[in-house]
Amino acid sequence: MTTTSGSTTSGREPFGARLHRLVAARGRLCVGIDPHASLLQAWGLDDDVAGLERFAMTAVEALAPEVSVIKPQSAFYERFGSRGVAVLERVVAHAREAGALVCMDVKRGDIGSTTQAYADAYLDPASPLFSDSVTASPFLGFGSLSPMVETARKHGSGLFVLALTSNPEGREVQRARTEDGRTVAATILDALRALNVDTDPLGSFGPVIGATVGDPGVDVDVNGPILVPGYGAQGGTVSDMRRVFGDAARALVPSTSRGVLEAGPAGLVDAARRAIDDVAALDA
Ligand SMILES: O=C(O)c1cc(=O)[nH]c(=O)n1[C@@H]1O[C@H](COP(=O)(O)O)[C@@H](O)[C@H]1O
Repeated sequence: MTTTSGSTTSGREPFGARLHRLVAARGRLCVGIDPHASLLQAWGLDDDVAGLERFAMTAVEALAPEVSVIKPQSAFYERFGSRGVAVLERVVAHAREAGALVCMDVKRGDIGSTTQAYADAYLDPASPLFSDSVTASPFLGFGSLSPMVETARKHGSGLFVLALTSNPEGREVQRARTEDGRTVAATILDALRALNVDTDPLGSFGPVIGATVGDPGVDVDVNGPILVPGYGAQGGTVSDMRRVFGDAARALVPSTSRGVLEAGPAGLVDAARRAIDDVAALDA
């Protein structure tokens, strides 16, 4: 159990508390390490495992000492099979050694018994892919994520649950009304708020809400961190985030992948520092 005093059954400090402290020291930026084939090409690398490894390790070595959260998107590694996943393991380990928190972007969710296996894969310290947090999909029902919630509570990890995603196609599902009249997104936010109740300074269970979603139409403050993709390459700006999130801006973790990676290997650190300064305006 996570308690207000900040302990978990494993003794590890809860994710929300660790994130809160790191954001105070490093700023609130998350950078995604997403080795797109087009980026490998732009960096002068081959679209093979050697290129992937060079790209991912260069990025994590440059960025993990700078930013609060590193978010590798698993699919870009999985497309190279087991050797790609081995690179992902090294990215995760290196990022954590350099003091960043890792959000493994896998958007997983399944029936409860399988969700437990996903929790074991990403949220249990015994796993080679152990990450500080993971992205989860609640569209098999929020309750189907319970094994992830319980495993995260046990090991001091966090969850970012899809609520209002940055892609336009998300609306048809996420803004649909449930039987009790709430939108699907509102039910997800309410469930997250309940998980973070009485947690101080910040809970470990947060939504994913894109910078590009416009008026969210619901209270987005769940007393937990809000992962905000869509900043940067998808067009989302700090002004958009102010409009979408209002007073909840203090909880944001804006995330960009291509917006930093497109700077190329020599420009990564400067690009990340510019983005850190840019999103610091959310605290003003
Ligand atoms: O969960 C995510 O990270 C995510 C949710 C969402 O709503 N939209 C979204 O773009 N993402 C991820 O965030 C990253 C965005 O990358 P860029 O558009 O290059 O900044 C990708 O890894 C996406 O898979």
